[in-house]
Amino acid sequence: MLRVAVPNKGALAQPASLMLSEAGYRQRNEQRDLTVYDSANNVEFFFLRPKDIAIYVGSGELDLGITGRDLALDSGAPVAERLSLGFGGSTFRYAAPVGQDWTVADLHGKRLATSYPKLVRADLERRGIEATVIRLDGAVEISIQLGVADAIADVVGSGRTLRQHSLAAFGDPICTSEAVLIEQRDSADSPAKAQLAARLQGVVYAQNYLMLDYDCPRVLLEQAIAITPGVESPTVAPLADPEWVAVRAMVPRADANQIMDQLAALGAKAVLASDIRFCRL
Ligand SMILES: Nc1ncnc2c1ncn2[C@@H]1O[C@H](COP(=O)(O)OP(=O)(O)OP(=O)(O)O)[C@@H](O)[C@H]1O
Ligand SMILES: O=P(O)(O)OC[C@H]1O[C@H](OP(=O)(O)OP(=O)(O)O)[C@H](O)[C@@H]1O
Ligand SMILES: [Mg+2]
Repeated sequence: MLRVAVPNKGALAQPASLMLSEAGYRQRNEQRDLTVYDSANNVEFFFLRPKDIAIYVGSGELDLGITGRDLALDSGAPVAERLSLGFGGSTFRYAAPVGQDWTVADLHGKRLATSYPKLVRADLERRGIEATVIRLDGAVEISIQLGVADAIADVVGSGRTLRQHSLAAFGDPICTSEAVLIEQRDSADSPAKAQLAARLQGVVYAQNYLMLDYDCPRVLLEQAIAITPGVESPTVAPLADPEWVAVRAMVPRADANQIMDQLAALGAKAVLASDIRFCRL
């Protein structure tokens, strides 16, 4: 049986469960359930604090886990990323009160509050900066106002929390994070692990790609294929009119409108984009 850790609360919990449901796995009905056994797929899911997931996976007790890259790094646990999942995107940054215009070097000798002390200490060490790291559990943005720190290092999503507390980020991001599927570092692969990873990869592709269908004059086919090369190669099917063909290819969702403009300008007709629900590439 495969044992998989899923965040039980916070920013990653709902999208992680949704992605697993899309991939065909049973998820919990009750917020308070800590485990769910999916008998059809022989997988047991453990709903754990996002911060703890890398520790369970790193110890080898659980085979796979979904967590944030920043949390996995901060845990110091021996885990490796198997797959980027494309949600829960954030940066991890230093911040100080607006108007102080700090650089990272100014942190020397200062008090720095964070809930990610290992990640921060490693970054300071890399830069040769000595600062006092104060570990807080959350709501780190308030710590300067309350007098326990001079600056912070924290997760920035929309940036709203920093603005609300009159803080400004400075320096390059310490880490660019998103939700990732992790496994124990150097652990052996298994068909069960590979299958769950492949299913999640299918959902990620389905979210990142669209299916494009269009009619194209046969003489323009080569140019059209250059615009929509597809993943392997596009499907080209004959139409009743021998001068025309139908083309079908996957395109990155982010580029879809630009590609449709290019096809229309080339002379393609009836360019249709449709969502992909699941896929295996
Ligand atoms: N506002 C946000 N936008 C995007 N991702 C976020 C945001 N806040 C947190 N994350 C990501 O979610 C993960 C942390 O989850 P979260 O903060 O919800 O859990 P937690 O801090 O362990 O729980 P809690 O905050 O309740 O103590 C990190 O990987 C982080 O990058
Ligand atoms: O840039 P924003 O979109 O405003 O998001 C960033 C905030 O979200 C997280 O807090 P969370 O809700 O996890 O609370 P916490 O501080 O208690 O962990 C993070 O620690 C920031 O405080
Ligand atoms: Mg948090």
